Amino acid sequence: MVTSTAAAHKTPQQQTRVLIVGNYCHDVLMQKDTVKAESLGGAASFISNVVNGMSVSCNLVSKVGEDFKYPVDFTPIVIPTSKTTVFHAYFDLAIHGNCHQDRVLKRVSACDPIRPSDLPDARSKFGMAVGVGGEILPETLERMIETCDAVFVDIQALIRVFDSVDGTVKLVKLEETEFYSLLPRIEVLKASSEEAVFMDVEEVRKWCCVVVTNGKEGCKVYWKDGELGIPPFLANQKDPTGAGDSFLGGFVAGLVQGLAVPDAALLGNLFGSLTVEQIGLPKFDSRLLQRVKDEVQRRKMQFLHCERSEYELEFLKPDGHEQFHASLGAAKSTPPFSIQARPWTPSNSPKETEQTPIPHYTAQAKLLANSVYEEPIQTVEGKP
Ligand SMILES: Nc1ncnc2c1ncn2[C@@H]1O[C@H](COP(=O)(O)OP(=O)(O)O)[C@@H](O)[C@H]1O
Ligand SMILES: O=P([O-])([O-])O[C@@H]1[C@@H](O)[C@H](O)[C@@H](O)[C@H](O)[C@@H]1O
Repeated sequence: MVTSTAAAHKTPQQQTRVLIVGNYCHDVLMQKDTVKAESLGGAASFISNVVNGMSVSCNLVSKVGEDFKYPVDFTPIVIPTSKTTVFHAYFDLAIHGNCHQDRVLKRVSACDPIRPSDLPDARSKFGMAVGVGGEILPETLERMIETCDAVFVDIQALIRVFDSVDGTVKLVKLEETEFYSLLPRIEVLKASSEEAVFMDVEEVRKWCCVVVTNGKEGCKVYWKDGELGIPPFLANQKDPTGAGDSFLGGFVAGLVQGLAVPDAALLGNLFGSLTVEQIGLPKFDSRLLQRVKDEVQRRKMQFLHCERSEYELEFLKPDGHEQFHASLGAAKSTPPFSIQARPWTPSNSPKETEQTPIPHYTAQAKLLANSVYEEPIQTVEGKP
């Protein structure tokens, strides 16, 4: 756990605020063996997109091959002898209620692992171990623990294994991995509800905070002495890819700026909900981001009087949490940011809408269809 002494080596000004570690990848979204969209992927890309969007300084360590084809904010390490990690996501499986098995992932190529020597020597305040294709090694996580004041881990970096024939992603029990003994030294472990069944939450929460995300239901935070459900935001889901990553980006961006855990988790839910509304890596409207930043500032001002160490997580729900949820929800749904709230009028009839680019779409995703799901786009989904 982070204590004020753990941060003793450098002043906050000398530290990188957030160090993101995980490979960029190429994502190919498939349906019925047809390519529906291609996009920049990898948890690192979704997380840096959110953290940058929230104007939090960060650094990123990632490896790619010479075939890497997207422009990115942080130059990756190019490995001439290796190919960029590629995932094919198959959306042929139906969504089964809360089971949340909405895709089958195949890793069709894998770039080199990230080794301790690839990490910067300088200390960071928050380290994020967010591999997708098995690139985080136990010794890499250990090095992050040594050089970061607090380490946040996505369980997908720890429990994924890959079929030796076709690369299908399978999950193994956390306790069977070499990472298990490191859990008491990390701050937060994030898992989706699908992944959470591969750990004993009751055991792990004794060592670190556990956050379980649950799609349109929002998320739940577990710590040693308590647990709390955090409500979601309405979303018109088109592609679930990256929701968990963006959640983690928003959560950490909130914590870095001094929010209590429940409020930071709301920020995570907000960015998760914004991400599912777009295909591939989302592009956030700058006016929406400004409103969200303003709400975060306002929230911080309410707690200026609280005596709290910069390095302690505050788990209890602060007064005004529901109001903060409402304010973020209002920021999200205020036109022109919302694409779900647009009423049908003759001027945006389906035919014309098809020809009108929706402003959120990213230049880094090549779209071959309107939605990953071949369902009509619904106006209200994910109602809490
Ligand atoms: N359909 C949705 N409606 C609203 N919010 C969503 C939706 N899907 C995901 N989210 C938000 O994104 C977060 C992460 O999504 P989830 O699907 O649980 O993760 P993963 O992408 O890892 O499977 C959720 O906790 C929620 O806040
Ligand atoms: O959807 P999500 O679980 O948050 O995260 C996704 C990973 O599971 C996937 O391996 C990767 O290819 C995507 O780009 C994205 O990072």
